[in-house]
Amino acid sequence: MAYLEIRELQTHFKKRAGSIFSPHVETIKAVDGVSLSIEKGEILGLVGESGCGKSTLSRTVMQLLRPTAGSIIMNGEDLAKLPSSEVRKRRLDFQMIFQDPYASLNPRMTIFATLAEAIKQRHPNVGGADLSARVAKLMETVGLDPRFQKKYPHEFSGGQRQRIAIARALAPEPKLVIADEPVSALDVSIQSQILNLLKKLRAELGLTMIFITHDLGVVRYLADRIVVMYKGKIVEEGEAEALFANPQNAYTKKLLAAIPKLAATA
Ligand SMILES: Nc1ncnc2c1ncn2[C@@H]1O[C@H](COP(=O)(O)OP(=O)(O)OP(=O)(O)O)[C@@H](O)[C@H]1O
Repeated sequence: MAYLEIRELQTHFKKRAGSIFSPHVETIKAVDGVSLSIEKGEILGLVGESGCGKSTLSRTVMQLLRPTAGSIIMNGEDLAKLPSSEVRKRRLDFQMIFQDPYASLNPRMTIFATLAEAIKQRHPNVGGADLSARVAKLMETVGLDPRFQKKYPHEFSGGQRQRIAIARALAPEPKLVIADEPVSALDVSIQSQILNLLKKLRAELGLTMIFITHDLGVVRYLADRIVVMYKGKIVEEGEAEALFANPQNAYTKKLLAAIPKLAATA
């Protein structure tokens, strides 16, 4: 069985619609029957236009939203069937890296405090020299000098801040990391450094990741497999190179054609 297996997942929202004279409730099928699997150490690219359901799918996998139907199976256990009290505990297994590292870091906390807090979520009793050593190790893992641990987020560049956000995501030892447009707010020259860091983490730590992006160039560089979402459903799935070379679905073709630079090289 795959490391993580999602079967026929549905996450629907109810929304009030119509006028005050004829109100009715509309169902928004943000995720509408998605099945996919991820192997340990795999980077899965999730692409699709705004509103296709990428965030809803990731929030459901992360246990932040409860699915309307379907299964999320990890280690043989269906997370969708767990009682709410258990769901809270499992959230630690899923960590996110966001687009804007500055907004996602607490400006009043030093890097040490930020990382120590995240480590303690998993290991509440760790302190003293052990905690310091763990913080230093995490900083080294993401390419930051541990001597900077008493500094605050605003004292770092955008790329360095994203490294801190990545270290914080790794600190609770997650089983899966979901990266939502993690390089789109960075300068192009910095983007490749962060993408290379994510590749390195996958190679060294066996990190398993869902990488959400609008940028097909980025996903082609990083992902092993790509899933294309459209209106809540997966319309195409395949090995990254094969999908770029020979897209099958009309929507995927349109998506690739919308990027002239890539279409020319694909
Ligand atoms: N809490 C909610 N209540 C009602 N509708 C929602 C909610 N969250 C998302 N939706 C709707 O579900 C659909 C999918 O939204 P979602 O944010 O998952 O898409 P997305 O692909 O992540 O878009 P983007 O790339 O812009 O973040 C959209 O129609 C959106 O309006």
